[in-house]
Amino acid sequence: MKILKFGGTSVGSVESISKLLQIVEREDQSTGNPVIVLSAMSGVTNLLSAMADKASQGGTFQDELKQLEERHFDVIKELLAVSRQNPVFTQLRILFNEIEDLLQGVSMLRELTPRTRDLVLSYGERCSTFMISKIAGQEKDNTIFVNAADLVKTDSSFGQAKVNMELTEILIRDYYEKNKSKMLFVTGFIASNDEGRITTLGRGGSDYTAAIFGSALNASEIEIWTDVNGMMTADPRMVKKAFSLPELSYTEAMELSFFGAKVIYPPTMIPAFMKKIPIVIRNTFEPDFIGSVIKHNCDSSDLAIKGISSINDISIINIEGSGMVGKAGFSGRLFSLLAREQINVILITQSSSEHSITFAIHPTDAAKAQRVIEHEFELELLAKKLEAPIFEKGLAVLAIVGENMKQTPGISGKLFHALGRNGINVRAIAQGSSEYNISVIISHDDLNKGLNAVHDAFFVDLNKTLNLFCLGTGNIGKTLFRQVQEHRQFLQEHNGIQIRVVGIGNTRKMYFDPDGIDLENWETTLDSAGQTADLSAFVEKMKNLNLPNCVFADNTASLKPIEFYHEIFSSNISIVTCNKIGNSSSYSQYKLFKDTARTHGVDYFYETNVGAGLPIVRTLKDLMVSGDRVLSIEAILSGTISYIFNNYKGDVTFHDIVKQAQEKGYTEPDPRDDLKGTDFMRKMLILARDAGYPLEAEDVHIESMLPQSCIDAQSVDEFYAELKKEGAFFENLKKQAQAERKVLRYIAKLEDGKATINLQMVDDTHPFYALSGSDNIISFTTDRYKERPMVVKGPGAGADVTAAGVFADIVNVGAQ
Ligand SMILES: NC(=O)C1=CN([C@@H]2O[C@H](COP(=O)(O)OP(=O)(O)OC[C@H]3O[C@@H](n4cnc5c(N)ncnc54)[C@H](O)[C@@H]3O)[C@@H](O)[C@H]2O)C=CC1
Ligand SMILES: N[C@@H](CC=O)C(=O)O
Repeated sequence: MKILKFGGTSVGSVESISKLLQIVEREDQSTGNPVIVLSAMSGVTNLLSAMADKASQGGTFQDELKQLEERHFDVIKELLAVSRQNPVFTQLRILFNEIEDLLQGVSMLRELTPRTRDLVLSYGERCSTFMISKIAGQEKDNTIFVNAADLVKTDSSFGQAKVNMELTEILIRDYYEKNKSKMLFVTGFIASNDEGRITTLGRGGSDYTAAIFGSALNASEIEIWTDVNGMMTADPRMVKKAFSLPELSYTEAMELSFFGAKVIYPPTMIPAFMKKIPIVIRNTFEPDFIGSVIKHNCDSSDLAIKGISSINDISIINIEGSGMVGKAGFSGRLFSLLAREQINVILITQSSSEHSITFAIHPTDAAKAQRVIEHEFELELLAKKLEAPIFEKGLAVLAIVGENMKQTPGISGKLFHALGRNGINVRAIAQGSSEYNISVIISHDDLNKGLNAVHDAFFVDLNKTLNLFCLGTGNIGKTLFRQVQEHRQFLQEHNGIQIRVVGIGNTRKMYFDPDGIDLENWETTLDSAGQTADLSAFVEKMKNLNLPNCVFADNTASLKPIEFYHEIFSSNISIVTCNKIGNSSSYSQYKLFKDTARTHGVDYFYETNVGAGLPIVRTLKDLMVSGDRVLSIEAILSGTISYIFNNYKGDVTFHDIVKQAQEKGYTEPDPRDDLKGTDFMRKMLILARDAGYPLEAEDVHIESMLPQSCIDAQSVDEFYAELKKEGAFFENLKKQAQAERKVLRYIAKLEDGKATINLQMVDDTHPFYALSGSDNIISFTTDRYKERPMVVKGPGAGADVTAAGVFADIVNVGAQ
């Protein structure tokens, strides 16, 4: 036999009661005659409590009472045959009249004792259960309404009465024996003391009633029907990827419930736990979903943790001082004091030096706690044996829970890595030696981010979400969006990474959506819904959203975003950039970026700064970290110039070939940056710095191949006009090379800490002779690659290869 308990939402409306009746019927057909325990209709207990409070202050409550009556009557009118309605209306009216009389009394006396409050609240369950038993009774003739107050016996601690299990179990068993053929509809939450006065079982009381009946009747299972799909890995309102756990142990369920998961109230599990009766959490609104089984042994799960729970508003108190060291009984005194004052302590942590104790309490208790502690330890405070207690508010507890954590190394490392990488400061830590739970105290503002980051870190079968903010929607930016969109599914399936573009900006507009911008329509969205661009507001928004696993991608060619890099790293956001300006300005700035990223545990990836998508920066990094030493670098690193010289043949003019390079997306926004050698210089500077040479821009000797008139042009259009005029200059260069059976190459060399870039004519014996398209080539001579240098060669410019390089850098952030 099973106990089926339905919570407030499951009895809260015509629709949910209809579902409840179907569930009961299905159970009756399959395993036979369940015992049904019901809560009050959703919101009714709170409303009754508020009405009682109002009455005790002389306020009116009649409107609310009327509402309450109508809510019940509406259900009856909908679900009960007309011929059966009158007796039920009559009985309910009697109950509502009793409530009214009671509240009148409270109002007259201006007094609301805990005993009276319990009596008032009891009507919620009595009305709902009576009504539903009658509705169910029209289909079957064996339903019976049971007022649990007649069977569940407690002490007189009104509001949270303590059950006399022995007597209660005898009474329940006796009653059940006498009514075995009946289907029992039992009021949850309410009980009575030995004088027969109504008491209540406190928060989660109806679950408790179900467990008490389950235990007394040795039920095969206790089903808790609610409005969620069982116990979830985290609060689904905060963690969208939270999922239901198929099974968990009593301990895990208790730990998860204690820290926030309101699905079941921990003490209610004790009777079930004692008799090893499984508790199944199921969803009335999705009755076919299997839900979560809470049971004794659940060894089958290989999840390292079962869930992450949280309490989102707590205060902590830190007490420290030499007076505590080696002083037996100090904590006893402190915590007995708090217990006496009814201050609930959520979590305690003490340093092994015994010099300090930190504990967490509800913020509403903070002022009282301060007062009583200062009073109790007045002498120690005066003698400076204790420092004045320090109170902090605006904090939250985040706890990971799971029995598999036990003796599994690396769990706390993973937790702290996920928090640290996202810049979440841990204020205090607590772990019991049982190893079922590791709790950390963090800022309340970081809770959402922390929950999502930790959830991503532990539930690796789910895709890790990277929240991407993209600046620049030109050639590279828009190609990146297309690639991300095209490869979204592949990335999820093969790399377990979900890239969510949450912010897009350019020089005109910016737009944010923390749920992810639809990349099919990003352009329309940005144009129609975007705000006017403002870079500092962009960065501020990025920080304020406080999302986990954030990446900022700079796909501009502008100096302005660089000014924010330091602030972005300091906000624990990784940066991926194809913009070379940041790394090629002063050496001190280059170093600052690297150091800041390292200090904050975030990534700074800029593979596309050199050779677009070619693996040059990463290759050099691997050489350096493995202890190699770069002796020299020889390279062609301008895709634009490479393309020009590889295609400047026949009748085509130099002007036209530059235009072609621009149309193909090889040039910088201003092609002079390529032709003057500035872009190439930036790349060499970055490589030299990565190779350990702290060069500045002026240390790179560049031989420009542009006539001065082109350099001096006021705009890109004017530059092209000048380039046309200078056609003969380039034609001569070409002819001279052809005459010598050579090709033109713009080559850089880094040697002995000096870098030069110049135009050369090379014959077919030179390794850089045979290039095509926008090829880049780089040859590293190092301690290990001395006889034959290491060479990387391939297309070194273009939107596709560059965006792919940016894409790979972003995915690499996700791989951490
Ligand atoms: N084209 C290529 O083959 C390669 C390009 N790169 C780099 O990629 C970057 C982007 O190049 P393209 O996409 O071709 O440039 P683009 O001119 O087509 O696009 C630049 C984008 O940045 C935006 N932008 C510029 N300044 C901004 C600011 N202050 N705030 C917000 N947005 C701003 C513009 O509105 C535009 O959307 C450049 O730094 C370039 O050096 C790197 C490797 C290869
Ligand atoms: N304009 C650049 C593009 C890559 O950085 C080039 O031509 O190499």
